[in-house]
Amino acid sequence: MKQVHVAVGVIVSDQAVFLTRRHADVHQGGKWEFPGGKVESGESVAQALHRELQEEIAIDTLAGIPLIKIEHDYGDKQVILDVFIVDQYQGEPTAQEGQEEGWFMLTDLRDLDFPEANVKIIDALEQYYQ
Ligand SMILES: Nc1nc2c([nH]c(=O)n2[C@@H]2O[C@H](COP(=O)(O)OP(=O)(O)OP(=O)(O)O)[C@@H](O)[C@H]2O)c(=O)[nH]1
Ligand SMILES: [Mg+2]
Repeated sequence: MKQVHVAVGVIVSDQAVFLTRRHADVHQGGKWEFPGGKVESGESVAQALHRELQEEIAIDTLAGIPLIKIEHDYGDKQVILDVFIVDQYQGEPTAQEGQEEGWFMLTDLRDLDFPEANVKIIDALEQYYQ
């Protein structure tokens, strides 16, 4: 079974979170996601977070606050999501790969269609900001 280590950024500004929607033809396609991607070999998680957020949404991450680490088995794929809150960054988040994008209030995240593993991210966010 393939297991992938993923760096995930929760981009927060004024109680709102920036999300992108996964392209229809990829794993967990069509669902909303926190931007991020696979940690490459020889790279730290922090480096992966910085690189992925540059590539996917064109921001420069100034700091990442560790929020939660989640192991999840989708059946066809096992993921380890290393999730960071990113509330200090330069630039304006903009989807670079043609994905749908948007800002959502923290309190509205529960209603969105996310990959299953993300339920725990949303729980952790509620705790962090309560
Ligand atoms: N980025 C991201 N990935 C997530 C989230 N939740 C979740 O289960 N995943 C899973 O974690 C994996 C992340 O891979 P990815 O597709 O973003 O990786 P990547 O950017 O390096 O993609 P690439 O292989 O096209 O370069 C996918 O299997 C995806 O389904 C999330 O909120 N954000
Ligand atoms: Mg990605």
